[in-house]
Amino acid sequence: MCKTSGSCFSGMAAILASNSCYCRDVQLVNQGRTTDNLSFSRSISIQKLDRHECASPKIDKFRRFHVEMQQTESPLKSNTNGRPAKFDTNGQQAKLGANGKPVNFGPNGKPVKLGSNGKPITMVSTTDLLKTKPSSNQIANGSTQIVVKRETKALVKSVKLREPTGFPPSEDLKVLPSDESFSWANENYNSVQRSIDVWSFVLSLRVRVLFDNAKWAYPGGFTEDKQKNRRRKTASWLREQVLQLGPTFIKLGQLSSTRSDLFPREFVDELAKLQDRVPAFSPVKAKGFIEKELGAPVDIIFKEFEERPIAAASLGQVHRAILHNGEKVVVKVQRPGLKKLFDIDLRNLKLVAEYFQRSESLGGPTRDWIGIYDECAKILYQEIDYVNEGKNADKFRRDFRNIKWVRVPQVFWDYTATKVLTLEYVPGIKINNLDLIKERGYSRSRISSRAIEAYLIQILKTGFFHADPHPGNLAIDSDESLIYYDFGMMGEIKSFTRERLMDLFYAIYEKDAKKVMKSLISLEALQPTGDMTSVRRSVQFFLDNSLNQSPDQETTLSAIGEDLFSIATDQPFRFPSNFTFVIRAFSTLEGIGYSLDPDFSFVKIAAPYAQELLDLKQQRSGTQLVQEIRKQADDARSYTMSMPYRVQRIEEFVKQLEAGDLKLRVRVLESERAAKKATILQMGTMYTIFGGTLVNIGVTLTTQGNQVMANGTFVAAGLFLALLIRSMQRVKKLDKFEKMI
Ligand SMILES: Nc1ncnc2c1ncn2[C@@H]1O[C@H](COP(=O)(O)OP(=O)(O)OP(=O)(O)O)[C@@H](O)[C@H]1O
Repeated sequence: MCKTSGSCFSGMAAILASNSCYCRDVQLVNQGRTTDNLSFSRSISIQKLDRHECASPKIDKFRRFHVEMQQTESPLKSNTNGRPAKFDTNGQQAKLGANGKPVNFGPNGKPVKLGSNGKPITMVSTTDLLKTKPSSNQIANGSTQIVVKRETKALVKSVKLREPTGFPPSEDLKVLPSDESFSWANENYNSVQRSIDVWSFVLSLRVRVLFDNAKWAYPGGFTEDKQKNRRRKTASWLREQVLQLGPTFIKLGQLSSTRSDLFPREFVDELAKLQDRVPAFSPVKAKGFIEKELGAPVDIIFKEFEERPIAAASLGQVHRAILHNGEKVVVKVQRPGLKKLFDIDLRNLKLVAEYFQRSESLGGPTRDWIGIYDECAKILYQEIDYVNEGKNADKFRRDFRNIKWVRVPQVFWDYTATKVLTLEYVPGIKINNLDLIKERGYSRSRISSRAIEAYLIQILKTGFFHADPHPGNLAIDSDESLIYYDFGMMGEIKSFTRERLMDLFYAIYEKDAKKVMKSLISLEALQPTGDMTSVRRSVQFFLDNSLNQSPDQETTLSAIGEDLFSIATDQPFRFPSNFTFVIRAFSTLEGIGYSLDPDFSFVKIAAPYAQELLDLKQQRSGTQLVQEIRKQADDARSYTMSMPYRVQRIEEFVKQLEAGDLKLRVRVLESERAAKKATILQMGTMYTIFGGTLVNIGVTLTTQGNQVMANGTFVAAGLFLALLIRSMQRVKKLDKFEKMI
C-alpha cells in the first residue's frame, strides 16, 4: 500500500494521529488504588500495623520487637503462598507458617525454612542481626523481610555515613543541592498561607499575560519580536515561580510543557527545562521516611544504603541500596508530605480552572479547562502511588517478555509501599548521552530504531504505553538493550478504541477530511458544533500540506505535531492529555533518533507496522463489504420509495415562496460579527473617556488635598481601565476568529 515514501510517511503520520486522538476510551492507567486488592506480602501488612502503633517516625518508639523474616524466590510468589513463620528474639521458637507447614530446623538447632526453590533459608536471630549485619551469603537465595518491634540501643544509635562499595560511581546529579530553602519543603504547611501563595502567583501570571498580549502596552509600537521577548521573560519568571511553589507546580509545569496546543511556545520551551533541575531532600529525611513507610530503620532493612541520591525529581528521589541477599536495588523515595500539599494546591487550582472556564478571553467555551484540571489531578495522585507504579512496571515487563532487547526492572514488592518503591538496579547509559554511546562503540542506528520500535509496539500492539519516555527515562544496557525507567505515568488504549483509531488512520491515509472529522467525533476528540466548515478546512489543509511531504523535505514528526496543535487553537478540538503525550513521545524519540543516527528514518522503522495495520483494515473490509452493499441496497430502496414524496414537498415550498406565504430570513454572519466589533470598540472608547475623566478629577482632587475622594476616583478609573482591556481582548479574539474562516 505504501507505494511512495510520501504516502508511507502520510500513512505513518496518520498512525501517530490515529493512535493518539482518543478521549473517552483511552485513560491513564490506575490499576487499583485501594490496598484491598494489592498483592502485598503479609509481612508488609504487619509492618503497617506496627507503623500504626508507632505513628511517630522516632526510632525510640519501637518498644518491643522481634525479627520476622520472609524468604521467597520471587517476591510476588511470596505474597501468595502465605505468611512467614515468626521467631522470638532468641530465634529459637518457630511457629507454624500460614500455609500450615511446620518450619524446619537446621543442624545448629536454629529454624530453617525452605524457600520455594527448595533451598534452605538461614534465619538470623535479632541479637545476631543487630550485633553484626547479616552478610549476603547468610541469606542468599531470595528477598528477606525484616520487621523490628522492640526497642534496642542498637536501633537508636546514630548511623554513620557509609559509602557502599558495590556500586559503580554514579553520574553527577543535576539537581539543586537541597530543598531546605523552599517553603514547601516544610511538612507542616499552613493551608491559608499556601492558598495566598498560590493565588498571588495565579493573579500575577494573569496580569503579566494580559500585558504581554495588550498591543497598547508596548511603548514605541507593537511588534511580534517585542511580544516574543516579553513572553520569554514572563516564561522565565514563570519557571522560577513554579520551582518556588514546589512539587505540585513543578509536575504541572512539566505536564504543561507537553501542551503546545494550550500554551504559547515560549512557555512550553521554558517549562520543559523543569525536567532536570529539581531540588533534592536530605538523606536524613529520606531515611526517616523509608523507616516510617517500611516499618524498620534503613540500616536494618538494607545491607547497604547510599545516602547520596542518584536522581531527584519533583515527586521523589532515587537512592541505591543493597539487600541482605546481595541484590543491588534502587529505592525511590517520595517527598514527605506530598499528599497534603497536593490536596491544598489542587483545591485552589480547581477554583482557578473554574475561573478560566468562565473567562471568554481564555477560550472558556472551546477549552475544557475543568477537564484538563481533572486529568492533571488524576495524573498527580496516580504518580504518588508507587504501588500503582510497581504494578505498571510489572504489566509493562509482561508485555515485553518476548522481546529480549527491552529491559524493565523487577519490583521488590517486599520493600515497597505506597511511598517507597524498590526496584532491581539496572544501570545504563542514558539514551541521549551520545559521547558515552560512541565511546562504548554501540550501534547508534540499532539503538534509535529500537527506541521507535518499542514505542510502536506499545501504541499499536499492546495498547499500554509509557506516557513519559523522555531521555532520562530511557537508557542503554551493555548488550544494547533498551532500559525503561519510571512507570508512574502510563496510558492505555482499549481495543475498541484501536478499531476507531484504525478508521481514523485510514481516513487520513485517504486524505478525506470529512471521514477524519467523523472519526475524531466518534473518538470524542472533536466536538460537533453547528458550523464545522472552518474545522473541515483546517483538517483538509493539514492533510494536504503536513502529510504530503516526503521525509527528505525535512518534515519531522514534531513539525506535524506543531501543525496539529496549531489547527487545534480556536477550534473545538479537545486533545486529551494522552494524545499530547503520544505526540510528544514520538517527537522526543524522533529527536533522539536523528541525534544518534544521521540516516535515521522514522518511516523505514514504522513502515512494517503501517503495512500491518492497512492489511488488517483490508481484511476487515472484506467481511464488511457484504454488509455495506446490503446497507446501500436498503438505502437505495428507501430513497426510491420516498423520492416522489420529497419532490412534491419541494414543489410545495416553492409555491409558498412565490405566493409570499413563506419568508426566508438570511443571517449574514460576517456583518453580525462586524457590528459586534463596532459595539465593543464604541464601548472601549466610552471606557477610555470615563477613565480619563476620572483620572483628571482624581488629580485635581489630589492637588486640592482631598485625597480620600481622589483615591475613590482613581479606583473607579482603574475599573474602566480593566473594562477597556477586556474590550480589547474581545476585539482581538474576533479578529483572530475572522482570520480562521
Ligand atoms: N531500576 C533502576 N536502575 C538504575 N537506575 C534507576 C532505576 N530506576 C531509576 N533509576 C535512575 O533514577 C532516575 C529517576 O528515576 P525515575 O524516573 O523513576 O524517578 P522519578 O522520580 O519518577 O523522576 P521523573 O519524574 O523526573 O522521571 C532515572 O532516570 C535513572 O537514572
